[in-house]
Amino acid sequence: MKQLERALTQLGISSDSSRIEKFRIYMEGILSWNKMVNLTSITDPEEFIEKYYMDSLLCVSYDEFQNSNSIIDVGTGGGFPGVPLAIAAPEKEFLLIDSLNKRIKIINELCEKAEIKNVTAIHGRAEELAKNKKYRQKFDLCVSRAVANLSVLSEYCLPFIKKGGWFLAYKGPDIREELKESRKAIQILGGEVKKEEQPILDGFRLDHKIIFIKKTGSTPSKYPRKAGTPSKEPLK
Ligand SMILES: C[S@@+](CC[C@H](N)C(=O)[O-])C[C@H]1O[C@@H](n2cnc3c(N)ncnc32)[C@H](O)[C@@H]1O
Repeated sequence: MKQLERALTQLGISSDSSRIEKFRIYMEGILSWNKMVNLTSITDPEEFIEKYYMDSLLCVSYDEFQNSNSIIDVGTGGGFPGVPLAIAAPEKEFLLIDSLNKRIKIINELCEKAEIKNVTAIHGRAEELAKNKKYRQKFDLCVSRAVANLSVLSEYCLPFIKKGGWFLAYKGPDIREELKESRKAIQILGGEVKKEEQPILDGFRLDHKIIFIKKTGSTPSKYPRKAGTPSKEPLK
């Protein structure tokens, strides 16, 4: 956990013992569940901290994150990037969604065990939850990592975000082609790509870029299309 403490310091997050304990309990829980349910191919704690915790935390020092109170993580899997972000920012509220209920149950169980009180995890497909008034255009910020290509992902994520809010997409290092192919979709859905950042943390090999997309307009009510359609027929 020393490695985690050093990285938190670099990110300007205090590494008090109760915060470190939450990170530890959650990681041990995921690694233990992983023996029964496939959540990650990583079994080494050091590698886990780098690939799951540090990578998830890459956006914490940006104003777009700092200035947001309500945050949704779409396709959270085992809780990434949502859970590490929630441990880092206990004053913000996080909703984590995933289409696999087993993963949601594990997140809720582990958040209770680690006393992570600002996370609610719910089961559902983004295409369906984004039609629900309770969630549609209600969030200051949406984050998503390793879920779909940017065009499909924008249809999943942009409908959840309030006008003036942000979508931070965690993407691999070479995003040029994907960005080009998704420009039209992002525009149709009420978004605008503002910048790409590749945050660096000393001592870690992190290769994710973050694409910052601002929600500048409203998402037309016909989006997202019905479950399965965005991935079968991505907007072009
Ligand atoms: C490769 S995993 C990535 C999980 C996590 N974000 C991470 O970075 O470790 C993709 C996750 O997205 C979820 N997912 C895929 N399509 C979805 C959809 N339309 N709505 C909600 N969740 C979805 C899957 O169930 C899976 O858990």
